[in-house]
Amino acid sequence: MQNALQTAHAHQQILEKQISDMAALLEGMEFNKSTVMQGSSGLVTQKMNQLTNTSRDMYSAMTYCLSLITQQEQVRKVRLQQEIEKSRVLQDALHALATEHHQLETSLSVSRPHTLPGSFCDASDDEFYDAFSGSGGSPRSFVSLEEDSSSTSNSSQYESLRHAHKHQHQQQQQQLGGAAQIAEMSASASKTYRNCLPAPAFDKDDFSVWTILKQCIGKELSKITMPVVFNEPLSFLQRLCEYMDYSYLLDKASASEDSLVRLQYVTAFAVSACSSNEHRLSKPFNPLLGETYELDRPDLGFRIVAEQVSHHPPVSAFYAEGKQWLFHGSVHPKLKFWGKSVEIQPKGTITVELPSHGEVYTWQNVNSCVHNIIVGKLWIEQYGEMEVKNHNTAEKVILNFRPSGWFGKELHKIDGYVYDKEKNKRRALYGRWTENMYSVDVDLFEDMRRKAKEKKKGRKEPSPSPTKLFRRNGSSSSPAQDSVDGAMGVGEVSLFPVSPSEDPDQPSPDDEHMKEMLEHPDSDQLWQVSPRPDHSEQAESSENYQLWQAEAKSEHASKYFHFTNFAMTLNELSEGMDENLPSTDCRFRPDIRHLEEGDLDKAAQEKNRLEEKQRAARKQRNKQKQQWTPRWFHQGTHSQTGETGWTYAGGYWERDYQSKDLPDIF
Ligand SMILES: CC(C)CCC[C@@H](C)[C@H]1CC[C@H]2[C@@H]3CC=C4C[C@@H](O)CC[C@]4(C)[C@H]3CC[C@]12C
Repeated sequence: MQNALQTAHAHQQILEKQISDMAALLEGMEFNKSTVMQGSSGLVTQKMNQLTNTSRDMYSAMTYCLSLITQQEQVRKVRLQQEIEKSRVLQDALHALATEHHQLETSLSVSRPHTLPGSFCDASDDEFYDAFSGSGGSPRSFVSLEEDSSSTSNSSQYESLRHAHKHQHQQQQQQLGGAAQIAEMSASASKTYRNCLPAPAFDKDDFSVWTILKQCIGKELSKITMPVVFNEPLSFLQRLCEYMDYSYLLDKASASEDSLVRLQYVTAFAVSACSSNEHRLSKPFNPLLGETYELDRPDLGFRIVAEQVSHHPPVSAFYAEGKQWLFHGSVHPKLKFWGKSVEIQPKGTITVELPSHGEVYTWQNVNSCVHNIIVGKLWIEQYGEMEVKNHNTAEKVILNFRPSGWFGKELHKIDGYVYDKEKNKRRALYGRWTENMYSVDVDLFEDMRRKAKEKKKGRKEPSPSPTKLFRRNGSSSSPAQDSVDGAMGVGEVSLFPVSPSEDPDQPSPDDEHMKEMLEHPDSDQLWQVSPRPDHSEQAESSENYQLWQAEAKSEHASKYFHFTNFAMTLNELSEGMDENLPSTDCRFRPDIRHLEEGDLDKAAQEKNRLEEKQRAARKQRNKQKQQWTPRWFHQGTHSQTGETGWTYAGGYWERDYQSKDLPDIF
């Protein structure tokens, strides 16, 4: 290549020389025009010939260069292909390893006697976490211990934090100026709540999640220490309270006289609780043991209290009261790293009670998966079956959260049926967990389904469609996401088989069909989407109606961790609020506050300090053989559902913190 270029260069020099000779010759001719010498035209022709030859040489030298370049290009392509293939193989191997790891772990926890919890804790685990409430077993029975009372020194710490915060807040308000400030605040009935955070989120594109996550394959949520740049400025307790965003659905449920309508609204509530997860790809802070969170929203008609009742395994319990309903439960989020993706299992039962109807409903949240941990853009998927049960009437909803599918066609889709106690289908439910949910007449729904299926079949002939292949392989990757959300490994194999009730030959009605039905003169009335006005009788009619519609996130949400408007308000510490809150409230967590204010270094520093402090407290407890007791929840069995779990012990809102001897955790 070098040689070929040198030759080309030499030719070019000769060419230049010949051209200048030629020019000189021509000039001479011009000068001596009058005395044109015989034979000079012959000289010109000779020079011209020379020129042509040289340029021909030059051309062939360049052609040779080009062919060399093309050859190299080819070699590079092959190499790239090989590299891609290698990386694919590596990723698959990693995935296989993760699977094996998981199987090993499960077999170990099965064979391990339950009386020996904590015996399977690796060194790092022991060093960093509450290791003595091992994953598969009951906690060791240590004698109960009252927490050490260095609270005085610490209260000054909160004090300074509160002051610092107040000061900052005032500064910000001054900076914002009157008009801007009004624009930044959203009004509610009695009080205004902020609608953005003090500082926008950091760009974490420079950090590869994978560099951190590779150390975490097979580990649990509480065992993962990630740099704060991967965190969102909320504690997991606050994140759970986001369930309340559409609490009006429970008001609607309790207001209805028809148990099937009530069931549908409870289901809509369960689905609405998932909606804020879209695009939320940062990790909430692990709550410290004993951390609490409360949210009192008289304007929305509810109040909720949450407490971190166990640190390892991490369990957060919550209890909310509306005017006509109760909503409580506990969540033990389990994260599993599978190489290319993270699987999230939010274990725990969620309960809604409607005392005026004497009814109790329960369900379990579906799993989520964060894709593209190694390469490409992260995206989150929720999939699986959700069963919402009315324990009194035996009516239930089985709702399917569809995996996005090969073409992303089923992205975010949910569908299912409302069954009466004889297991007859009474209504069909349809929508997207990110957007809305409709209640539809069963026949109409099935008709649409049939049409969608026929259409799919029509398209499929003669060769089987990739959709079909995807189902057979059980892949959860969606190349359609590729164009939407960035690069995605094609041929990714999912760990999560398509849920049993999901029949690949029963596609959910597609959007085209929905539109088609809407536009059809006979059916538009049926498909009229009508947001239900408060407690109208419409629900009892056989019309199709919208049960729930998600509130659009604000345009600047992407700058603020993709928070919903509701989420923006959760960590707000407004004037006067601190006097009422217990010292364990996560609004006082300095690390979260610093992250919210955009100070990564301080956030990281404080996060470390808090974790150290928690470790030291745990060691102290172990040494003194004392056991942790949550302040506001205790283990119990629900009288109607028979579920054992964390029950609210009561008394939180009396705010008698003294008698509870609150732990010093921050
Ligand atoms: C940086 C990366 C890869 C890790 C990010 C993990 C994030 C996306 C994970 C960590 C913990 C997860 C949460 C754990 C538990 C629940 C409760 C459930 O009812 C809804 C989903 C929800 C709220 C999960 C959403 C996704 C979540 C926030």
